[in-house]
Amino acid sequence: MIKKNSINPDLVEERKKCTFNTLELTHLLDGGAKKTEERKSRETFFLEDPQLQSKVPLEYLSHKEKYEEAVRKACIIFGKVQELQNQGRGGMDNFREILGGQLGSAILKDGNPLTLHYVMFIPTLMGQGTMEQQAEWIQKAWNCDIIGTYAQTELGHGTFIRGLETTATYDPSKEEFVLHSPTLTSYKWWPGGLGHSANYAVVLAQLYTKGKCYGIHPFIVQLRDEETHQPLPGIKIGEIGCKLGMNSTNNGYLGFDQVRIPRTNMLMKNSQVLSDGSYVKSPSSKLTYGTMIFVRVVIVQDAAHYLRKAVTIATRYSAVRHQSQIKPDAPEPQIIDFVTQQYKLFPQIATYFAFQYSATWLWDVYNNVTSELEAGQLESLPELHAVACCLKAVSSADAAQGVEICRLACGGHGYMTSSNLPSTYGLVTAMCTYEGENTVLLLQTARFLVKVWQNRNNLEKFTTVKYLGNDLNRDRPFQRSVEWIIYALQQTAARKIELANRHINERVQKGKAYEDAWNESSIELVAAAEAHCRSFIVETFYNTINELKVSKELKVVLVQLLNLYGVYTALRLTGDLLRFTSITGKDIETLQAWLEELLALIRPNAVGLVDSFDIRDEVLGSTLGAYDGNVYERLFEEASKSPLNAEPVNKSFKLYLKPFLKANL
Ligand SMILES: CCCCCCCCCCCCCCCCCCCCCC(=O)SCCNC(=O)CCNC(=O)[C@H](O)C(C)(C)COP(=O)(O)OP(=O)(O)OC[C@H]1O[C@@H](n2cnc3c(N)ncnc32)[C@H](O)[C@@H]1OP(=O)(O)O
Ligand SMILES: Cc1cc2nc3c(=O)[nH]c(=O)nc-3n(C[C@H](O)[C@H](O)[C@H](O)COP(=O)(O)OP(=O)(O)OC[C@H]3O[C@@H](n4cnc5c(N)ncnc54)[C@H](O)[C@@H]3O)c2cc1C
Repeated sequence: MIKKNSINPDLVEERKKCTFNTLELTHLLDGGAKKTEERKSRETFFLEDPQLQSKVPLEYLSHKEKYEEAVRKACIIFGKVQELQNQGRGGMDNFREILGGQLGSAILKDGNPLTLHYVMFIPTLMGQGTMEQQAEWIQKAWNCDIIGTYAQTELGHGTFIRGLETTATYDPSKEEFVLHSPTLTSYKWWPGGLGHSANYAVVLAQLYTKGKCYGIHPFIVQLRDEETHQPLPGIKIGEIGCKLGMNSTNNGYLGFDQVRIPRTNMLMKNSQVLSDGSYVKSPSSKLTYGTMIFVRVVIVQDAAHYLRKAVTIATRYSAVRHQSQIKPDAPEPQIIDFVTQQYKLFPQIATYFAFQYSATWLWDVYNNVTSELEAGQLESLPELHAVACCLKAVSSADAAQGVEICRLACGGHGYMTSSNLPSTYGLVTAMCTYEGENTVLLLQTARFLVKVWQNRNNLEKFTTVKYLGNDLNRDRPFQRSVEWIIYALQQTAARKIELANRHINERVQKGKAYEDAWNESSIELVAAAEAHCRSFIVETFYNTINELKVSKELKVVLVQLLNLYGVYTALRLTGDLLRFTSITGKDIETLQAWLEELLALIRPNAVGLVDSFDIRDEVLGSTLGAYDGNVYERLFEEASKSPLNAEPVNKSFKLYLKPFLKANL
């Protein structure tokens, strides 16, 4: 039914309007023409493999069938990743794409049961294992002789990991640890792939040796027989059931009944238990939390990718869809011509760029700090932790909100699963909770900020908080510029940190314990961390654009996006700006007018911008967002796949409707 090679005429016109070379932007975002070529060849390699096609849309499968189909595909894709490695076409990009919101979410629309093996199990072996342990386990894991997961969260505790209840008690007579789940709430609950996919796990448990508890430590535990996959004795394991989204990820539960593992299965790079049971302390107890930092770092990139997918769908759809009238008797406009629609879409495009640049910055810093940690230098860890926490929180929250805005921007059709916006939302909103619930993470950033604030004469060693050394009373008169917005956001963040700190101190002076004073001030603390993060994101966007060497035409558009992101952020914080800077109501009108000008400037390039993301139709997986814009044909074609349409009369008519109709006669 879909007219092959016919492009919707509105999209043809939109593409003619574009003022810059979309290919130049594609290359820039991929990291160069060669990287674009590699990506495209990777996409062809995976997406054109007939084994990876699904006969029936995922939504029509049962829970069990969804899982089975996901395992089938996961095995094929990781087999193909290994093939790429063997051909010398390996590397991080393969994993990024296949596990994240691009290629991966095209093949496995509702999550991958083997993700945790790559994203947390192997990284934990690498980050927490000794050289000998790495030699023993990594190859096995890498070759998929074993499949692992990361089992930390329990029924009773996810956030407060010091409160985990699973115990690992050392028995020197046998040189073994005994793993045990003493309560119902100590059952592991949530780990991806744990239900029926993994046969091993890194288990986080309270370490007891010589009668003393030393806090949580990581242990490699075999869960299932390597041959039969039957759960091993003492292992109680299963899947936790249906969720808002991610229904193919096989999240599981796990309980231990006095399960024994060798002493050498404790990951001992940082702390150790010697054979006689003596405990050797880690240089920092927080090194056990290293894998979580890694995942928070990669989530920022992933949030950006999901957002750009959603905004590609909504922008193309908005160019194709006609509705209502702006002037009487005029033809129905493309809905993208409604300024309120532009206000929904274009800030999301700009937000994608903002997150992309922060994600790149964070990834580089993460790698540098990891090398320093390897060399025993721990100095930069607190700042990395603080910035990773707030970027993970803000990017996931804004991406989830942005995807929902895109869904609403598509009206009724956005509510169809075939738009792919509902399931994209399901995947992104999960990010707000996993790997550290967002409020909790913002409070971690706030903890760092308050400490820095209290010692702000000593800021040389930091990168992200230098602005806290500025005079709080400095005033920079309003200007319509991103430089002013950065100043205003930093001023806001600094004043919020100062206020939260002051209110904690006042509460302490009134006799409260510091921790209670902290809790009572925590609304302000979260707001301070968020403001700090937003100023960082705008500044990083600004610094990146200033350094880019691109054509004049492209630069103009990127600067418009930077300005839009800046002014959009500022206007969302109008109350704060009025409170903490000398901005006036008149200046806010100026910002509002600037926002509206920017929307108009970006309008002709909107479709060109999302085209530059160069997301294949299979990756968008959407009736509304395909390159050719044949929206209505696709909606019909997808409706025809509903199993209910396979027969003209459903049996429920005879069974229920007919007797019911008769009964009502
Ligand atoms: C193979 C090749 C590679 C391939 C790679 C491919 C990559 C490409 C992939 C691309 C696609 C991506 C796909 C993603 C899919 C992901 C699916 C993921 C599924 C989700 C998994 C999960 O969901 S898994 C569970 C996560 N579960 C949490 O996330 C718990 C949060 N809860 C806490 O994290 C702690 O509970 C909490 C609150 C800090 C308090 O911890 P606590 O009570 O011990 O600490 P306190 O608050 O007392 O703080 C005491 C002091 O520790 C400091 N500190 C705290 N943490 C620190 C830290 N991490 N590092 C340093 N320092 C730290 C703090 O700043 C204080 O410092 P100070 O004293 O100096 O102020
Ligand atoms: C899709 C998904 C996949 C997951 N995968 C894994 C996995 O593979 N492995 C794994 O180990 N775990 C996994 N998890 C678990 C996840 O890491 C936890 O759910 C998460 O860390 C939040 O913990 P919680 O559920 O205990 O929430 P809670 O901490 O109970 O949060 C509930 C509320 O309490 C608030 N709260 C809690 N503590 C504080 C505090 N100190 N200050 C202020 N407010 C607070 C929170 O802000 C939140 O509003 C997964 C979760 C999901 C949703």
